[in-house]
Amino acid sequence: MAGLKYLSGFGNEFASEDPRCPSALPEGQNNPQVCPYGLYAEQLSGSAFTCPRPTNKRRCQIFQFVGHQLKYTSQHSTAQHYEIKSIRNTSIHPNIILFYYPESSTLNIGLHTVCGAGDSKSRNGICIHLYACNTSMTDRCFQNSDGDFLIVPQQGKLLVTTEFGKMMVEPNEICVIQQGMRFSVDVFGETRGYILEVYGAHFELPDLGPIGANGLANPRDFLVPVAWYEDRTVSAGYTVINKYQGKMFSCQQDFSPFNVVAWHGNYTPYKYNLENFMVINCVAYDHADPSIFTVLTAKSTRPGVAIADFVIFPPRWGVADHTFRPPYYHRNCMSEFMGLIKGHYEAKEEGFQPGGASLHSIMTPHGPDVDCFEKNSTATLKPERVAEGTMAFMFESSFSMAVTKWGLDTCNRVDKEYYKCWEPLRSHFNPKWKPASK
Ligand SMILES: O=C(O)Cc1cc(O)ccc1O
Repeated sequence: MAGLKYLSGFGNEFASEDPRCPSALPEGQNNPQVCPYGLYAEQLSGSAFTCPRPTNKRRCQIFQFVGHQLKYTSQHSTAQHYEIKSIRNTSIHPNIILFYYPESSTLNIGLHTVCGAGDSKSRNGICIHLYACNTSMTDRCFQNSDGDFLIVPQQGKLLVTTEFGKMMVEPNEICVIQQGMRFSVDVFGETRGYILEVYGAHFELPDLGPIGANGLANPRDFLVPVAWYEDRTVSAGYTVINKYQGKMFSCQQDFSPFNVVAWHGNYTPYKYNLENFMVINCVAYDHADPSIFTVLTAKSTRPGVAIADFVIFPPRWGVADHTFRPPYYHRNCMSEFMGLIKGHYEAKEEGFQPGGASLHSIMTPHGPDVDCFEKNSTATLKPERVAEGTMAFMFESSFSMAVTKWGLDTCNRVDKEYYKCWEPLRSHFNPKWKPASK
């Protein structure tokens, strides 16, 4: 079309403003507390935060309003019903969902798969499960042949007996039981939590790059059980449950499998107390990407792209000057599954309860609710404690996840109105805005 202007170049760092709004790009900053012309800032992440620079395509755009077109309905009746091989009855849905745990009182051991992608057969993928139980596993153990379990207790402690020894894991701690390790769990009342399962990779500490040798989750804070055995005959039968290609199998033996007297090697279960996380964050201006809070990562074969990251939002100081400090508005090339162990998540003080979860699917816009936006756009910026008494976390995955029938319907805990928390966001666009004279 004649008269249209262009920026030329391939893959450059470009910047552009509509000539009707000069200086619409905030000077030297991505997340100002208030954007020029009353605009909203949204980050569109086109690559994983942690990709090496040559493949890291991040773009920060300024919008007149946040495009939360959230109530997607399927447009094609012929749309294929996607099925993850290891999870039956899944459906595709780009909507954000927010849901709460099932009541656990009547469940013995309840492991419910919520979402996932990929499959255990080709050794590439993830699954996210919720558990709710009130009864210990007596004369029964579990072995996951498919992948590693990262377990995040939210209520009630778990006494995890493994072939390597015992671990007590309380809320605000996590444990990892790696592929093939037999374990049994004792609980002490109502107990629930989240599980991230990864196929084909084990969890690692993230690379520290310029952070240096220390920081984030320090290796010495990971605790591995010590050898412990029981010499116990179980004539009534001890059941070993084996999850293999997403299905449960069981076999009987007449002795406890926890008969390992000594072991050595570097393939073990372990636990970690989230309180030990050495938090690094912005001390000048802007909002650092949440990858700065990565505790563990299961790497894919693409550099910097995780099958899944385990990220936490721990108590810390917020000190950034002239900055909109809460999480920015975001469309991400990764899936974001969030959970809350305790407290209140800063971007959503209401509605997101401990034990709840949200799934922000790939490229579905999300961000602070209207209260959070208004409050933090006008707040006097002093150093302040953020997330005191709170521990939210995120399973961030490069996989585009499908939600199970249980997650979408059966659990009956989905908040179908969740998208409405952004409805009151109003345009504050003021075309007459002028930069403050210096
Ligand atoms: O709150 C969220 O959904 C997660 C999140 C946190 C953050 O600090 C920046 C972006 C983002 O999506």
